[in-house]
Amino acid sequence: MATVPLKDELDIVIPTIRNLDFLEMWRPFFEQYHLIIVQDGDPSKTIKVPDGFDYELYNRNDINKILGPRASCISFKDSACRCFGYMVSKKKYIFTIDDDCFVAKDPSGKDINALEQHIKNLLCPSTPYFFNTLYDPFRDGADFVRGYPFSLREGVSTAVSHGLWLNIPDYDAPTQLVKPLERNTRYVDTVLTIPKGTLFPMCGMNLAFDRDLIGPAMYFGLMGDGQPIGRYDDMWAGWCCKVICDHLGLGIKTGLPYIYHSKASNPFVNLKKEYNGIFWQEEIIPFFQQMNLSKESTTVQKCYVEMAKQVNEKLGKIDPYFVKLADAMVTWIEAWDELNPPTKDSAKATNAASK
Ligand SMILES: O=c1ccn([C@@H]2O[C@H](COP(=O)(O)OP(=O)(O)O[C@H]3O[C@@H](CO)[C@H](O)[C@H]3O)[C@@H](O)[C@H]2O)c(=O)[nH]1
Ligand SMILES: [Mn+2]
Repeated sequence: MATVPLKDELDIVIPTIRNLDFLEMWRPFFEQYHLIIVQDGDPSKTIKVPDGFDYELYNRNDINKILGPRASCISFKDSACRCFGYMVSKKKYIFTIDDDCFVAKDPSGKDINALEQHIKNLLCPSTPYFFNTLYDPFRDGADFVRGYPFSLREGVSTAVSHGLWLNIPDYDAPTQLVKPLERNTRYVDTVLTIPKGTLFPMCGMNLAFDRDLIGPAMYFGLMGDGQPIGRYDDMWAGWCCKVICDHLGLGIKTGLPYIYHSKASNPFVNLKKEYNGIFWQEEIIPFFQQMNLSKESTTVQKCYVEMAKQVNEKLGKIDPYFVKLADAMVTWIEAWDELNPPTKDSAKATNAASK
């Protein structure tokens, strides 16, 4: 029986408003793993899950029941709701995928096991402090090149593995509008560590991470129903995570694996959701680029709460939305800690880190 990597240490989180027939194509790769399905929208709708999958499903009623008043921090009618799945999981690793993402083929025509590649990425160190020009030095057939400091070759733990997409690329609405027929057919065979001090636009449709290392920072914000912004859920989480990973000495990788993204959402609907984000991000990005976290912030939770305070103080001036978002970030941490009380080991690790 082939070993299934991290079978009992990884959950697959899927946000959905549709039936999950897409799982049929992923069955050979996903069937051995536990799924956490976060049903968005109308909780009275029944979501059909193909037979043979081991899953738990949460709709809005479940979220309200489990979190009580703190459910206000979980978005409604936006894929941001998926972060509830990260919070209720009890596993060390998470892989999250959209329900319009299918198995892609590599240039040789072989089906890509995206989950296996994410696991490889997460179990291999990252190299954020010095760029290796031959790309991923831990890859078979590659290594650190001449001039790469030996003191840096051990690398750091990898917290996030960010995969890419063939066919429909993750473009913003304006780009989608001017290039409606553009399809990504380019398969770039590499995995890169995103250098320390550099932000990136994290897309949530093909993403894996280590919950123990960065889980509490994977909050996808206040988006969708009742909010002035949408489709910036994954971006926000990615900016928060990258600043915290840089502060705590963790790595984030992007590149392989590819999935096949099949559905282009409506660019006009997307433009309405994204409008404020496109405008505000010109101030949000410098805010994250200039952010300093104190040395007392030795855990993700402490970093995140310190970050929320700065969001309130510095971004609150842009729009009252950021005051609400800062409060929701703290609520998220409170809910996370309530559902994930520190174990003896993690408490020991935190004490060691704070010395
Ligand atoms: O209100 C909603 C809408 C969608 N979902 C689920 O979320 C994912 C993504 O939905 P969709 O594929 O329609 O969205 P895209 O425009 O392709 O991608 C955006 O979603 C984020 C990436 O995940 C990011 O903001 C954009 O890339 C599907 O599983 C839907 O079922 C939802 O839960 N609620
Ligand atoms: Mn999609």
